Amino acid sequence: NGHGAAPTNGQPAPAPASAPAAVLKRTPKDFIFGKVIGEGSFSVVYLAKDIHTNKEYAIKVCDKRHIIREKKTEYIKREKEVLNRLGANQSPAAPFFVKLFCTFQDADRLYFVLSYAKRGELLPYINKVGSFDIECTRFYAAEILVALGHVHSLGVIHRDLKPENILFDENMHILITDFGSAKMFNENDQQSDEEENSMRQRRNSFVGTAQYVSPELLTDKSASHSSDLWALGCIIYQMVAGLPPFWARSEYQIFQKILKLEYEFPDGFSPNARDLVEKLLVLDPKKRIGANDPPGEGYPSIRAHPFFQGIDFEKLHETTPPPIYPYL
Ligand SMILES: C[C@@H](Nc1nc2c(c3cc(-c4cn[nH]c4)ccc13)C(=O)N=C/C2=C\CC1CC1)C(C)(C)C
Repeated sequence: NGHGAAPTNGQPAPAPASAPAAVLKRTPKDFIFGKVIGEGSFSVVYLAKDIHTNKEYAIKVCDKRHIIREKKTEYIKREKEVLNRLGANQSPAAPFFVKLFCTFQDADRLYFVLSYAKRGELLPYINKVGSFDIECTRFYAAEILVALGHVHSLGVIHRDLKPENILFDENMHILITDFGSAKMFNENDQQSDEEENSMRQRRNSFVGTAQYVSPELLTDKSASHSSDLWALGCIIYQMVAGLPPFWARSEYQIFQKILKLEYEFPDGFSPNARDLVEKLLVLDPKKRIGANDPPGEGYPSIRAHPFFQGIDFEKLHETTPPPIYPYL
């Protein structure tokens, strides 16, 4: 009736045509939950299907009591804030991240509805083919570099980049994920001390794989964007050689090798790739290639390296990725 008078049938008045359709908060009942696709430190990530659209999503489910008991509320809020920042502006790098579509909760749990990386992790592809040819290595190193440039321009460091959290979408473009260990700069709210300490303990008793951790993170100096450049160096090495540069039977021995920069290149390692890896795997974070590039420009000095000759960094997402040899 448009004049605000309450309609007689007790139903709420229909919104006037001009009002945007109200976005209804979802509930778990809107999804069919499938297999577990991953376990974070305080969460389980499920494959799920939206019953209205039949679209597949990854849904990260966190138990509220567990988070509160472990004093991880700030940690969960930070990851959500990072995911929101990444999904916000439509920069050419924005597609290279898992998107956060919506969140909702019920009495016991928090739910994060995220992109589903249909083709899974980078790691199994490297293991299956043994090592990538130089064209594949160049293409995926370039996508990771563009993604890192975007993350760092938002004042965020990933801090735990590794082939397990570099995923592929259905077109084999990368989707970087797991910003649980990320650090945000211009964080005005200082997280509580026990929170910071528990993060520090967690970080120090490094969980997960140690192979990609930067030397400065081990000597517990403050990590910087350059720590992600160190991880990029390790990942490029691994795509070419098939194994990470620093490997030993125990985490402690891996840490020792990292701190002594004890690694070598197998025969046949492409010279251009070797030169770039040597310029990234530098103990002093300030001396790594790209470390002093002005923020927000996507690391021009790394883009200019001969290894990336022929790559058009602005068009990567429109480019068809080179085939990774099918699993024979
Ligand atoms: C590293 C991460 N692993 C994963 N996180 C996500 C996946 C994902 C998918 C596969 C996969 C797909 N097909 N086959 C395997 C394997 C691992 C995945 C996904 O599709 N969408 C969002 C994700 C994460 C969202 C982010 C807020 C946590 C951990 C272990 C932390 C869950």
